[in-house]
Amino acid sequence: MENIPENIKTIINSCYPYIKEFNPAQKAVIDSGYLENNKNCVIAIPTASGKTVLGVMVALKAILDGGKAIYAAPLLSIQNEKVKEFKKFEEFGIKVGKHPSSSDLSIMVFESFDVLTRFSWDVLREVDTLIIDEFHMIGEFSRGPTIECAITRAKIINPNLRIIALSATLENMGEIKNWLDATVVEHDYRPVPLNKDVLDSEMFNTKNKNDVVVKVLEKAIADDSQALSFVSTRRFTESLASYVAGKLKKKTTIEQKKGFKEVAEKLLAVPEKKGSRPTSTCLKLAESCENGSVFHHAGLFSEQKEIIEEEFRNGNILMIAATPSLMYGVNLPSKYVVIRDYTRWTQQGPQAIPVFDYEQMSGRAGRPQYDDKGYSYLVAKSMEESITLEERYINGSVEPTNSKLIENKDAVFKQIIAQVASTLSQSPEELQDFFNKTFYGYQMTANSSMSFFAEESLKFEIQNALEFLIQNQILQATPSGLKTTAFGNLIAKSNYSVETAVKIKEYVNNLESFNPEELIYQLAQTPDLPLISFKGRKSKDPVREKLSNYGLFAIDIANPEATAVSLIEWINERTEYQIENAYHVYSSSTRRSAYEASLLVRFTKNTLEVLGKYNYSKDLDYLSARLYYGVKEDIIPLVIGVKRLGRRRARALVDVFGDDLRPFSEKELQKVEGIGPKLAKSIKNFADNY
Ligand SMILES: Nc1ncnc2c1ncn2[C@@H]1O[C@H](COP(=O)(O)OP(=O)(O)OP(=O)(O)O)[C@@H](O)[C@H]1O
Repeated sequence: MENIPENIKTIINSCYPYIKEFNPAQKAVIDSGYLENNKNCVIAIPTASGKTVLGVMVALKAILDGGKAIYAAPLLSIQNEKVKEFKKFEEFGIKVGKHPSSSDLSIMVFESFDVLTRFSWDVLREVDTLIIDEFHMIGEFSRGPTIECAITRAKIINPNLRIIALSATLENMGEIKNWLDATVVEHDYRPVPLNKDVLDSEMFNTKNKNDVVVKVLEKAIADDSQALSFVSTRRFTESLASYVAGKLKKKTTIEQKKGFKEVAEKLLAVPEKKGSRPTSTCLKLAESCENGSVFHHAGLFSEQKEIIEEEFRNGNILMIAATPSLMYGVNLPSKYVVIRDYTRWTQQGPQAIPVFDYEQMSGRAGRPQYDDKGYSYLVAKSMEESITLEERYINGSVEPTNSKLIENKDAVFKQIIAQVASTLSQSPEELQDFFNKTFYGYQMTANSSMSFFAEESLKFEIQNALEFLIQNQILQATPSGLKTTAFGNLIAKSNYSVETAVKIKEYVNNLESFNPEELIYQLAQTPDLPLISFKGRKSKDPVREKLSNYGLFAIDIANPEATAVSLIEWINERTEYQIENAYHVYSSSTRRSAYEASLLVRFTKNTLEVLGKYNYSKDLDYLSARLYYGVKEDIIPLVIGVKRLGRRRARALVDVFGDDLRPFSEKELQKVEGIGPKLAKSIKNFADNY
């Protein structure tokens, strides 16, 4: 660590005691002088090579020099992991948080950083260094345009802002380098060597790829390690986990089984704590967990996912079968990765995953701190397929990373609104100027033969977008230039898509009477409500029937309909267990979806208000609270007024004592299950003052 300034070295030694020396890739970055100069820099080194600490050192440099730094990450899960990791710096007087107005080092998701560039210029101008984690996400359809435009705006507002991009190696690094006006340090050293291979099922004498996964897992176990397996759908994670569990049954010791059972019990305790019996998904999870194999997907409770990650780290789970969502950022000790499916479901059917994603999944194998070697296996059905896969994934190179800004219409709308609302662009020409500065603009205009065409097509896109935004009363053309309307401002300040906002506006504009179920169904059809998905291929009739009970008729019954019905049941105090049983959905997502729906209802209320209508404000407040707490209207005051009471106990209280709790003593209130002296006191206090 000789090339590191003393004050930074002290903090690194204390907070990362296991880092004895930097590896060759890290040394190459340090030797490039990135801690001494002030240039933008792209650090492109392999998975698991320790990019975070390189980002940390440059942040510490800025902070120890009296400045501020932002560490931007694409996902909430990564943000939470980094907050935990960076909190250790507080011992050295560095304030760590999620917003630069109150922290020296703030960890922000891309969307929050984007909001900062739109409305908090003074705060942004105080920031010296911006570190962007997983920078390669710039080529992703939904998050890419957000970070690309946020960087562009940040550079305009704070030209002195230093940008450090932490990235996987990209095919078109030259373009990134020029766009960011950065130096690039690339290195191919991976501290834990990674062995990549394709396994042909026929060689194992089987047609079932799951058997090959079992073989890899057996190898992992013999090696005193574990395995992470990637498949394409939630359903496949479940079937693989239970297939593997069946095979493991006779191969694990009584001692191991005891450990697995403890984890299974923890997983089952999650729904119980929320007042629901375990859903069949939970039971399935616990059942395979009892043999050391679990599944991990978006249909689990988030606490269950955390338990799985932690117990896997502790060696108490032998295999996780996951969807590709686990490929980014998480640090799991899986010496072995087995990619069973190289396809992913899209609206156009199954599509082969990009080489880039294959690299990210493989990169989960063999992590420093845990392993000295990593193995990644891709499973092929036949000899022929294995040759194709080897050619494409093992020997092939990653695809170029291209801006998705113009392909993503909603991103174009949002960015135009953001530019106009923040007064940075007030004419089509100024908008064109902004878009020219984005990565999209760079990619289009850097190619001189394309340059004229690029200018014209951009002009056309902006013109079309402006027409749409003016027509929908989001922007208005005034003598002093483009301005946002009150509705446009509301959109600019939210993170909702324009499609969602316009849908809500159209709905409320035509509203003749308030119908909560109908509104929920409308919201379920916007792109901003996380959907509750159907499980498997069971009958969808119960969803259709329930909707029609409320006068809501749908031709196709799909996830938006499943979501609407689940949320309607949720506000009628049904548990996840009941919802799953009735409608065959992944009901563990209900709370998350209900929370987002409650925020969307608030947005609906704000939309009505900017349109000058206040007649449904109270109804919308009630509906928002019902979604938030999962309750019928009558117990809203109780669940809001008594902290930590929760809907189950609130309902039990009303069932036993009626609506008016004033006549009852604390002792009497304690007769309801789960109500102790402390809670009884709060209830009494609330009832007497209500
Ligand atoms: N020089 C080092 N010696 C030992 N451990 C290190 C060293 N540098 C980093 N580490 C540790 O290695 C692990 C992986 O680092 P990190 O998460 O930064 O990887 P990464 O490069 O971001 O990988 P990925 O892109 O795959 O997520 C972390 O636990 C980190 O603290």
